[in-house]
Amino acid sequence: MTQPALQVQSLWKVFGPKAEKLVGTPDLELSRKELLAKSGHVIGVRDVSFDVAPGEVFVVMGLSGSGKSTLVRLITRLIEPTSGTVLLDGEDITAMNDDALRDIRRKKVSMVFQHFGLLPHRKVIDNVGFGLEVRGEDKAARRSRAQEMVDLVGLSGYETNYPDQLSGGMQQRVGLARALASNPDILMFDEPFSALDPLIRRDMQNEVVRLHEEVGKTMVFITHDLAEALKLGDRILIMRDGEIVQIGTPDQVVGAPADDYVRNFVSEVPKSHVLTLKWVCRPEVPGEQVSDRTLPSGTIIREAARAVLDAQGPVRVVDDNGQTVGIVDDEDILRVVVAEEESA
Ligand SMILES: Nc1ncnc2c1ncn2[C@@H]1O[C@H](COP(=O)(O)OP(=O)(O)OP(=O)(O)O)[C@@H](O)[C@H]1O
Repeated sequence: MTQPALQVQSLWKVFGPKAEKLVGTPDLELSRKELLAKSGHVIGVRDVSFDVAPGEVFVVMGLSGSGKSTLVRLITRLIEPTSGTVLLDGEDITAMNDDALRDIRRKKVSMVFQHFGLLPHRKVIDNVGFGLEVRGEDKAARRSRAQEMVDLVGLSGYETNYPDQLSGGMQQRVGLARALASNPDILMFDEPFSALDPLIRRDMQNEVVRLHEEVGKTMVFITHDLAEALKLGDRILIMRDGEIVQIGTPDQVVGAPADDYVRNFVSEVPKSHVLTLKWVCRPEVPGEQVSDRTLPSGTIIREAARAVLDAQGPVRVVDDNGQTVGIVDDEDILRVVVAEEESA
């Protein structure tokens, strides 16, 4: 088995005067209000564990105050965990001294924030190369790497502009280029597109999908927007009150929500855009006339609709090994699409 890019194990963050003493005590079971009144503590992250595979896009989603930002800051130790461990590529971040940690932040992890954090008096190219400069790389090498990144994010021609001469979307492209310049193992995004207009936001999401296809980096992406989570995530972690409510692929989260909180989130999602044939196929009835068409079980329902409707009879649904997992016919498809129209 390949080693996870990131392992988070039993991670806790308690804010307040005697946070360390609180872990393992019954006070952790108190409601947020009771705990605050009794001892002045707030639980930001509660016993969170998950692994992220190399090259995976892992989205953390939840409403405001659910603990997303705290979690992403704990992973890079921008804030100190109260307890638990974080392993990056097998290395224990939580046990590292400041020098080792600085090294990790310079070389292995890059962050992209909502507020781009660009240096206003530096040109685009120098913002992109900034991390390399801090790392002590010589001017020619960092210029050439920075130019490569500027080209990669579609900003060729803007190298000598200053950040305030660029639109919000373009500034965030500079942020992306800067994050990629140091060739990190993992990219962390903390609500990077929340301040952008919806259309620009969609462009930037497409940009992340494209960049991920090109550079294949492991990404941890924080958002409060379900559509963004479903679009970008290989898997989605849904948080509430600092806790994990569900971890799953987009189709698992939409097809089998863990509880009412998640059900509520996904109730507006057009199911045919997210669910795959695996979710609607059924066993073959003996003697049934099945067409000779087959479709992979991972095909999104909407993309399969035309083929199923055109086929003469039900279509066989097969897994990656070519084994039949069930069949679908017109009705199975229409049931999902019609339900969607009715709820719209
Ligand atoms: N420094 C702090 N001191 C006390 N409580 C804090 C601190 N930082 C965060 N919290 C609390 O921890 C909880 C989680 O906050 P966090 O900012 O991580 O949530 P979030 O999901 O990122 O929300 P948002 O999207 O609004 O940033 C909240 O209840 C918050 O009030």
